[in-house]
Amino acid sequence: MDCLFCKIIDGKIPSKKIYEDDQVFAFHDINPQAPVHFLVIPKKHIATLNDVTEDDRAVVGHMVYVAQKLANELGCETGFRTVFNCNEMGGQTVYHIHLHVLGQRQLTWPPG
Ligand SMILES: CCNS(=O)(=O)OC[C@H]1O[C@@H](n2cnc3c(N)ncnc32)[C@H](O)[C@@H]1O
Repeated sequence: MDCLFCKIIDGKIPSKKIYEDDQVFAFHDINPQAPVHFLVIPKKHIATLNDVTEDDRAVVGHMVYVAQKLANELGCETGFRTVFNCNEMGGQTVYHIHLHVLGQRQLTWPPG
């Protein structure tokens, strides 16, 4: 599979891993947009949020749960943002779904 994030999961490309279990993998973003900025990805290759099926509901829920746990462990107890970007207009550039978690700076609304 010629997927950057699948290669990260397989260790073919290095990453700053934060957490891994049988379903998900979490690592620091290479271009952080906040003092804390990491990604939670499923081990299953799912290209975009539009490709999530009924069968994927549990792993997507697990991604959100793990994101929350890690955000609080990494010092974002006062608040953090979670973002899925979907497709071109959503700003997605890596086509393996991932939940962004950003924290430790005051985030504003609306996002850009
Ligand atoms: C523009 C948002 N596009 S995105 O929503 O698709 O997010 C992709 C994210 O992956 C990150 N990224 C790309 N390559 C790596 C890598 N090798 N290790 C860690 N993070 C990476 C980018 O910095 C970006 O925040």
